[in-house]
This record gives sequence, C-alpha cells and structure tokens, in this order.
Amino acid sequence: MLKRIGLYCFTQDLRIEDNLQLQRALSECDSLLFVYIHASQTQFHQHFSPHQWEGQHKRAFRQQSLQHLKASVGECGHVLHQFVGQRSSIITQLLSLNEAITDVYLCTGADWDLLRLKEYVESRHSNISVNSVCSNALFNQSDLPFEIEQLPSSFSSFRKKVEKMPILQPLKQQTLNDVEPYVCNVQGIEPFSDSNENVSLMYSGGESSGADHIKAYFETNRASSYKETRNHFDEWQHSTVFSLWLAWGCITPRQIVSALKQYEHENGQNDSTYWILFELLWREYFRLYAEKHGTKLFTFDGIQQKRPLTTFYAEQYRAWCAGRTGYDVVDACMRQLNQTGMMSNRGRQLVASCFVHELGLDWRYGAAYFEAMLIDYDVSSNWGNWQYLAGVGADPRGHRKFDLEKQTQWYDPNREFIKRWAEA
Ligand SMILES: Cc1cc2nc3c(=O)[nH]c(=O)nc-3n(C[C@H](O)[C@H](O)[C@H](O)COP(=O)(O)OP(=O)(O)OC[C@H]3O[C@@H](n4cnc5c(N)ncnc54)[C@H](O)[C@@H]3O)c2cc1C
Repeated sequence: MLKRIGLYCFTQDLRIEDNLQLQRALSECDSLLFVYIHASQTQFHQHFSPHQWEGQHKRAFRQQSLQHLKASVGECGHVLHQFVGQRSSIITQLLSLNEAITDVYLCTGADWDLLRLKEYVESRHSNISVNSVCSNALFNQSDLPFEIEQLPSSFSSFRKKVEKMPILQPLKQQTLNDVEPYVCNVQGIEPFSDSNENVSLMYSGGESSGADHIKAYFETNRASSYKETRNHFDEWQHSTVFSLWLAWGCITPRQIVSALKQYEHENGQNDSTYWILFELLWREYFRLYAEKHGTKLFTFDGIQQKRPLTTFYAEQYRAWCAGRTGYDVVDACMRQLNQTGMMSNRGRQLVASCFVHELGLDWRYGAAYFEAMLIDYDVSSNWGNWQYLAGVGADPRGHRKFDLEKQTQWYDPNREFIKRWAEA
C-alpha cells in the first residue's frame, strides 16, 4: 500500500497537546515532516506598516515558542525545519523536491493569508491532499446552531446562541513516536537562522510556559475578582494574560475553559469567573466574524460599508506610534507597547479611540501598527476590535469615542501609570 507522507506546516498552532490538526496528521500518515516558515512581509503590510514590520518582543516570544516546539519534536526523534521567505513558494519548493509527500497539513484558522495559501497549494498540487481544521477554537464549526453566513451581526446575539453549548474537553495527550520522521531534501531553500536577540520579556513563550501559566493563574484566587480588576493598565496579574500564548497557539481556549471549570468546582462560580468565559466568547466571535467577512476585515469602510471621515497624516501617525501625541494616557500606553510588546485591553481601547477620533487617522494604519508590535497579535481579534472602535464593524452603537480625561481619572487617578511611562 502507498505510504502516506505528510508535510505538517505549523502556523498559529505552536504546540503538541490538544492539537486536532496534529492528531489528524498523526493518525493518517506513516511519516511526517515538520516545518515552520517565517513569512516575509506582504504588500499589504509594506503599505500600512512601512517602517515597522515586526517588533522585537513579538519576534522574541515567537522564537522562544519555536525553540520549545523544536525541543518537544526533537524528543521524539523528529526535526522542526525552519525556513524564511514567501510561504507559498517554500511549500511549492518542498513539494517539488520531495515528490513522495502525499498530504499537507496547515492550521489556517480564519487568517486570510493562510486561507489563500491553502487555496494556492490546492490549485497548484492537485495530487496532494491539503488538510486544515481549526484547532484553536472553543466550538467545532459543525456544532454551531447557524451557518457561518448567518453569524449574528452583534456579539450579544451570538453569545445568547452559543453560551449554553457544551465546550469540548481538550484532547488526550499526544505522542509523535508513532510516526517516522521524514528525511527531506531542502536544497536551495533559505533556512531560518536564529539571531538570539537579547530582549527581555515579561513572560516567556512556549507550550510548557503557557500550560504553567494557566496552572499558576488558577492556583491563586484572582479569577474570583477578574471582572473588577481586568481594566488595570499595567498590573498584569489583574487580567489573565492568556492572550500571549493563545495568539501563537501554545495553549488553547479549551484548555483554559477546562481549568476554569475545575476552579469553579473547587472555589465556586461568580460574575468574575463567568466573565473569563465571556471574554473568550468575544475571541470566538471575532474568529468567526473574520471568517465570514473575509477581506472586508481589512477595508476602510469595514463590514458596515460606511466610510469614516478620517485620512492619513504622516506626522500625526508617527507621533501616535512614538507616544508623542500630547494625550498623556495615550502616550503612556504607546510607550508601554513599544518597550514591552504588551498593552492592556483598556489601553488598546483608548489609543484606538484617540487614533480615529482625536487624530482623524485611517484606522487601518493603527491596526497594522498593533499587528507589528503586539506579542499577542491575532488577526481576528485585532482587526475586529479596530473595526469596532472605528465604527465600521460589529458595534450596534456604531460610534465609540472615549473621553480620555475621564478615563484617566477612573483608571489612573494618581497618574502613576502616566508617570511611570512618561520618561520611557
Ligand atoms: C484595538 C484593539 C486591538 C486588539 N488586538 C488584539 C489582538 O491582536 N490579539 C488579542 O488576543 N486581543 C486583542 N484585543 C483584545 C484584548 O485587548 C486582549 O485580548 C486582552 O487585552 C489580552 O489580555 P488578557 O489575556 O489579559 O485578557 P483578559 O482580559 O484576561 O481576557 C481573557 C481572554 O479573553 C479574550 N479577550 C479579552 N478581551 C477580548 C476582546 N476585546 N476581543 C477578543 N478577545 C478578547 C483574549 O483571548 C484574552 O486572553 C484587542 C482589543 C482592542 C480594543
């Protein structure tokens, strides 16, 4: 019988555990080749993020996550090959050099670039089976009580439809020992060389660090007061910080919900514990929203097809990026982002509101800057939230402008956060 040899291309699923796509590859193939491609900048990014392709914190966190993955794969006798360049051309080169490959596995999620990549590989290599299942979601798409085209236009109605649905348990532990490593030909393909940048990160990347963080978080009683504390600007223990590992697929929302349920079982349920699930539902909503709306996620008039009264002023944009707008709280948040790769949810709302409403800038430049800088950048949550704040997305109110002074009085009454970052 013909041996099945799979090319497993890790994307936003840098983990072994609870990985549906990987489980499928392991059960279908006799032999696997593991690959990660460091994608080069697209034309879209060159346009919207001309001077900043990728922040050093984001890069370092991903590199740590990859180092962990490489070690886990290596423990089972496999190799994680890393290349740099255009994903479509590297996959094509690998398939031409290694004709024995029968299957490609790619975790696309709702990422438009990855969905196009899947289409490209399918159209160029009709003899290869291209598999992509979403392994980073709370719900299986087939279990949802609506087709993707009928995704409710507001989060509230989505939540009401799905909230009572059971959330599946994470998958049982997986092992790579059952498949043979595939020894491949990589002649002429540019390998990735790890530059070992010396960047200090508040949290380290990788599957085991993510799992340790979930465990440590629920060993405290912080989940029981999460709802009251989550809006702090830089006391990271006040929110969960799960987004860092979720973004790279080092952990899954199902693992979080499973730990949350256990916590509620032992410590009781309250508004705060419920609110963690509520926020994960927002993430799920934006994931489905991105899938439904495709390229509209990135257009100026968004899904509302309403053109905002904003444009692009280079000087204002540069001031916002550098934290020099003159709006103290915005400047503090932007400096924090530039120096750590992180920003609180409240901070993101305020700087985005300032970008659109005070500075009159085209929201897509702000979203692209976040894409470059945030460690936890996630295509659906980022562009979906920016659309929401720019009044062209899923917000039924259609216009959300924050009063920056009032917000400062509420969330930084002694201006400690502002002072901390003023000189940075
Ligand atoms: C303009 C803007 C851009 C954003 N860009 C991103 C992004 O690129 N990546 C990202 O993960 N989140 C993004 N968010 C959502 C939110 O700010 C972050 O998820 C949150 O700050 C992450 O910190 P945490 O894990 O401590 O969140 P917590 O408050 O502890 O929430 C728990 C989890 O719920 C999810 N979540 C919380 N709030 C939201 C939200 N508004 N939308 C979607 N999911 C949410 C996240 O997965 C988060 O990890 C953005 C929000 C705004 C306003």
